[in-house]
Amino acid sequence: MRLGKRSNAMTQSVHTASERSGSIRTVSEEKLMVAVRVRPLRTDEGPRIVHVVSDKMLVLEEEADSRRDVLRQRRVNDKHYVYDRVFGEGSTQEDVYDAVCAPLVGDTLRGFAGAVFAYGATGAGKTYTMTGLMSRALSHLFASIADSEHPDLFEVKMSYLEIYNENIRDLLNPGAGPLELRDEGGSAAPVVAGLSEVKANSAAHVAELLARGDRSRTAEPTHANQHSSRGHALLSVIVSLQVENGTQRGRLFLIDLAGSERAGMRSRRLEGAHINRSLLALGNCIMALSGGARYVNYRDSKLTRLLREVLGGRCRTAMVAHVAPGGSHRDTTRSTLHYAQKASSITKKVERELVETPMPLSQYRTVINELREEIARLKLKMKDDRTSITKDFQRVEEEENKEETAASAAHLKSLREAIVSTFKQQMRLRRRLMELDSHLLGLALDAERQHAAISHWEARFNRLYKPINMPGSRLSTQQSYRGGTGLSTSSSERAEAEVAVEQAWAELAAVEREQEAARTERERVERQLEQVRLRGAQLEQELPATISSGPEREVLALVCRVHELEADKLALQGERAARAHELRRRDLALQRRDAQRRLSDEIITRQRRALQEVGVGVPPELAQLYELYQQEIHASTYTESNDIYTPPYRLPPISTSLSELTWSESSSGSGRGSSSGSGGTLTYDYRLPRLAPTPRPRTRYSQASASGLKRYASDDSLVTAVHREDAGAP
Ligand SMILES: Nc1ncnc2c1ncn2[C@@H]1O[C@H](COP(=O)(O)OP(=O)(O)OP(=O)(O)O)[C@@H](O)[C@H]1O
Repeated sequence: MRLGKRSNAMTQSVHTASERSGSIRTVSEEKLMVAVRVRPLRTDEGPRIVHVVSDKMLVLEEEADSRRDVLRQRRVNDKHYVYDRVFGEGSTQEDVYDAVCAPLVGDTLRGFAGAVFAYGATGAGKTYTMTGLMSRALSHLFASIADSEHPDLFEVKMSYLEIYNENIRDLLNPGAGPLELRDEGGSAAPVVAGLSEVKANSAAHVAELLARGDRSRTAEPTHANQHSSRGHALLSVIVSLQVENGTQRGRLFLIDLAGSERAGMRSRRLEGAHINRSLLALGNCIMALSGGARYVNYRDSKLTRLLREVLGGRCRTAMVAHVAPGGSHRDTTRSTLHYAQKASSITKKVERELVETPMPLSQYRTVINELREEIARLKLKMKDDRTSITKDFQRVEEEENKEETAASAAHLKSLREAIVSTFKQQMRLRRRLMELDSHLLGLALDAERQHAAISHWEARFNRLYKPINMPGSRLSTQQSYRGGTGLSTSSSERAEAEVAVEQAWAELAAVEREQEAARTERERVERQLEQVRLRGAQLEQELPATISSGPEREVLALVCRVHELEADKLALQGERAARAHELRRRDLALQRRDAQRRLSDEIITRQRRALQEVGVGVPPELAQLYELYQQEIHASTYTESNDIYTPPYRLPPISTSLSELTWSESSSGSGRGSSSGSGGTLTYDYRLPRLAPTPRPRTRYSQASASGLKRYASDDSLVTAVHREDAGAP
């Protein structure tokens, strides 16, 4: 693999540089690259109607319009399409990678953002292409980093998500609930709150992460594809490089869209509607952008909100449209080719980004205070100097001519250089210290996230886990579990939980090792900074004796000004960092609250069940509290996901199952319960509803294990409801 050159179609233009609040950007204007890939013809899809003419042109055979002009030849109606690249059915994964993706990987290493997205009808070959691109892109990335001069200065992180039924799922942590898409305001890209960002160490590690993510994708058979991806998958890779004045950050997005399908062809209407709606929103954005519209509506779907940066933002983007060559797909093929043609007129501004290193707020305050103290001291020295000049005016007058000797000028020059150099060293070391603190803060959040993931699975399976130390602090999940009389769960779910918990423990161990290394490094830098500070203080001591004339005082004033500007800049960066940190902290707090809430629900539901089993009543106040709690939870759950919790999925009020059971001995067992009727002894349906079903995407439980699908609803009642709906579907 090589770092290919960009296609000619992606024209380079004049570069301008602008500096904005802590980040430096280089801007260039480019066209969106559009490629079309034609997959091999299958026997069941009619005659070939797509013909690849060259590596830039294809022809779509159209049917002759017999009603209007019987004499016209079919060929007259055939349509020629020209793109940046056309890949015929003989093209290899390597061909597509080299032409479309390799240049973007090179860009990512240089601090640009790049994206490839696969578009096309179901079964046209999007996943086939994207799987090839994803693994090659990451191997290429690691190979290039290894070949670079300072591989240790790079860091690669990745996240992988799926949008399914307008819910965002973390494919690297599928156990976590649906994630929120939060707008950051202004032109900033929206953020997926709580999405895990995993540090990738090698191509092998990435392959493992990708395989894990792919296993969690929602896929089902459709008329055109036995293994059809039913959600849009977005892989995001962030490559950070430590440079002298901050961190250069490049990003690569690889997006496998779900395939569009004609309405009415499938039983899963809701799912189909969501896919079509988001693809329609995407099509509208493409149309608006290609027409040069000033306003583009990205808000119609989560997909377009997330792709805003990819489509209209500062990102080099390539689209690979996929078509099947058979006659039975003529309409969808025509529509895909049409969209692809529209997309090829989109022009984008591409930016390279250098983000100055974020630091924790307390550190900003400390550094700013130190700088201000230094400024005050230096200014005092200037005053002292003036006083001393006044006092010793006579002596200065006498020695005036002698003072300007070459020796003293040289000494002053070297002193000034030494002061500036120690100041620079101090700033560099302070920054490094703050970077390390920021890193430690991030690691602490990572560790909390892993703990939360472990707790989630433990709560899900109601097991007690006991970590057992293994060599290299890896923990075996099999051994870490004991006992447990959890919910009845399928063996595939159990296996999934075991893998997820084992991975979480492994990640945790890795985070702890990294924390240890960062602390050691921090101590070393702190010692170094102390030495440089001492040296700076010694140099300052020398100043009053040396400075005696206007020009030298000006030098000192200049040093003060540099210090002042540095302090102001840090104050601004501090505010930004504080905001970012606060948002991260809130995300985590929300996740934890959510986990706590689910645990409470679980506990209450089980307590209710236990009370029913032994026929023990509860006081009316407690029954009322149950009811209140359920109402409260319903209200919030409904608001969070109102298109899933439509009335049929609401649970019956608690009074029909619990308070009636307890306080009316002659209850006939209406609602969910049933009464054995004699002597006030009541037996009730064992499967009481949970108090607070967690909003999850619906999947078909019955097909889950057979087709290797995930059933990620942890909520039995919800899955039951989904069964019912599916059974009734045409
Ligand atoms: N270029 C190709 N060469 C060989 N086989 C291909 C190619 N493209 C696709 N296929 C095969 O065609 C089938 C459908 O492809 P794929 O699953 O990638 O479609 P898709 O567009 O992702 O569909 P969906 O939107 O339903 O997920 C698969 O069996 C895949 O292996």
